[in-house]
Amino acid sequence: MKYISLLGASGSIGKQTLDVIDAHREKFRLIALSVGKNVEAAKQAIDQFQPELVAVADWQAFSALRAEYNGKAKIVAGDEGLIEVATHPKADMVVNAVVGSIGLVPTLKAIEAGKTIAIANKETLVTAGHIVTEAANKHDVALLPVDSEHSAIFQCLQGEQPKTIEKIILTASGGSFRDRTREQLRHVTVEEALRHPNWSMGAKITIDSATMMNKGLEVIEAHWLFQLPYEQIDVLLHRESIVHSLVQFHDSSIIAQLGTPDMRVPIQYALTYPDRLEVKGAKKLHLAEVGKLHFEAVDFDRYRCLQFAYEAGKKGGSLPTVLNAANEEAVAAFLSGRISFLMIEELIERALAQHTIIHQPTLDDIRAVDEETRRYIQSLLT
Ligand SMILES: NC(=O)C1=CN([C@@H]2O[C@H](COP(=O)(O)OP(=O)(O)OC[C@H]3O[C@@H](n4cnc5c(N)ncnc54)[C@H](OP(=O)(O)O)[C@@H]3O)[C@@H](O)[C@H]2O)C=CC1
Ligand SMILES: CC(=O)[C@@H](O)[C@H](O)COP(=O)(O)O
Ligand SMILES: [Mn+2]
Repeated sequence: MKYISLLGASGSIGKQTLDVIDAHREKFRLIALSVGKNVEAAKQAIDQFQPELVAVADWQAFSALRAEYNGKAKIVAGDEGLIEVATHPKADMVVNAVVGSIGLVPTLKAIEAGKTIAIANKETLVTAGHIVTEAANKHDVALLPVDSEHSAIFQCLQGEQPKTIEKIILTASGGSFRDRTREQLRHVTVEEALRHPNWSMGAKITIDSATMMNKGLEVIEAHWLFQLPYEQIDVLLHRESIVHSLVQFHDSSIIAQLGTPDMRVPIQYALTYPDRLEVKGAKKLHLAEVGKLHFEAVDFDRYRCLQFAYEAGKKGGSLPTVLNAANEEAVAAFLSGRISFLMIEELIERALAQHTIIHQPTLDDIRAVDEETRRYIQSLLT
């Protein structure tokens, strides 16, 4: 039996992780979970899985849950609560499915406690990839990818020697506005941006897909997970999201992982690795029915956020922290109707330009840069 702590149980990845756990109760036991402020989701998960520990980040939501559910589980609050879930003594594995760099410290604490990490929370790797991977090496802890592209690459690399990799190729759907010109992006709405063509996901990542920052974050995530230089990481437009990513080897062979878009597949692979189990209800891919798959080179002028991410990744140091924090603030401002879609990339560009890079930043440096960048973006909004 594998004991699991789940950070972000009320989100898109969190709920699908609960589905995976529920479908294989003989293999998994949910021992602890966290939510941000979604009390209803917490109550449902407590009733369904009887976890020992539940963390609620928001204090008002914490009080509401405790008033009703005290005694059914130990209920804790705030950032400390998130860490308590990440380090639950009985947990073998921590699934990190929170959104944003809030996931960084709990991930580090879980690594220090020797937990295997299944990581969906890409912002943690973008903002402090060197610290997270160094800690994982030091504590001999596996970082198992959940993000679909990274899971695909991880699957393609099973049994392969890292030195034989020519490059990895991340596929990108192009997001909600892939068929619009830059001119047409001027007046797009939040509602339109939230309509991803292939995936149903949380709001932040759906906007990131539309700006292509999602792929930029994924390039940096891949750099850390697979320890490859940026020159060996490519992005390829693929509108169907069926080829989840590819690896090209020195002998010119390419290995790809394919499947219908269903996040339960990579989530479950991280939970069962190196085994594979049936994903109950998953739609099987029939290529004869699909008929054609499309691939196209990325236009970096059209998708400027992807360019910013490559530049920030290559320059390194504290610049990816700036990229991530500026993006989180800008996307939140867009989602709340404060700025237009194209302002997202403008704000990020300004934040990157004004920053003096700190090389090999410590955790304290990262915290400080993250906070400064958020303040800087807010100052541009007032
Ligand atoms: N959705 C997807 O298909 C994919 C997502 N990812 C990555 O996985 C991560 C999660 O994405 P997704 O599930 O879509 O996001 P959602 O927005 O659906 O869920 C986010 C989760 O994080 C919690 N949360 C938000 N803010 C805080 C906070 N301050 N403190 C503690 N918890 C908080 C939310 O709680 P609450 O709702 O209760 O407030 C919720 O449980 C992201 O990093 C994303 O990039 C990667 C690949 C695919
Ligand atoms: C499901 C998943 O992993 C997302 O990150 C998805 O890849 C988003 O798709 P695009 O960023 O390619 O639009
Ligand atoms: Mn992805």
